[in-house]
Amino acid sequence: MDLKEKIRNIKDFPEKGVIFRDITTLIKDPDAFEYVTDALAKHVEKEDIDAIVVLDARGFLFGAPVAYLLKKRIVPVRKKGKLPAETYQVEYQLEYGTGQLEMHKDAIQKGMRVAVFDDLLATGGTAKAACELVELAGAQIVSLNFVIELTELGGREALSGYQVYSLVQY
Ligand SMILES: O=P(O)(O)OC[C@H]1O[C@H](OP(=O)(O)OP(=O)(O)O)[C@H](O)[C@@H]1O
Ligand SMILES: Nc1ncnc2[nH]cnc12
Repeated sequence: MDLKEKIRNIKDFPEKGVIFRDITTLIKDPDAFEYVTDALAKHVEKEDIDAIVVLDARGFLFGAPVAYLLKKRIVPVRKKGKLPAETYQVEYQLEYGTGQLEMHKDAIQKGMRVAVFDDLLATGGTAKAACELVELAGAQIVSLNFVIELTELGGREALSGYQVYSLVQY
């Protein structure tokens, strides 16, 4: 399937100079959503993972159905102030802005093998912060999985040492 046909491109959103890769047009097409979910699940099913970490907010859309298909523990990494129990916290940078990500301290245990899911890899700041959170819990990152990779923004290089997988590249 040509996923680029399903992803909408919006110029100058949320600020001038950014081409926003909009996955809402992909997920409203059930065949495209099934294709993407199955392709991501196929990639991680052979990895012997214990948990699937999903990144706030668009990562939830893709990681959750994979966790369901593979019957794995699902762990949300959320933006600051959203998780109610004790959390690990990490500062991070975005293509447009900065922030803080959190994960519940009891979400994953030492020694677990983790696959991370998000919709899109840009600079890698978000994924790197998620890796730090998982590692603070003493768990191991097995793979980082994305629907979209913006290759010119250097995310893959920023995440060197980790296995990075994406379905479509711009
Ligand atoms: O590789 P990076 O430069 O870190 O950028 C990628 C991140 O940016 C977007 O999330 P955003 O923070 O816009 O949040 P959203 O999913 O809540 O829309 C996207 O969903 C990734 O999580
Ligand atoms: N260009 C982009 N399109 C959609 N989401 C993004 N997150 C960071 N950069 C993005």
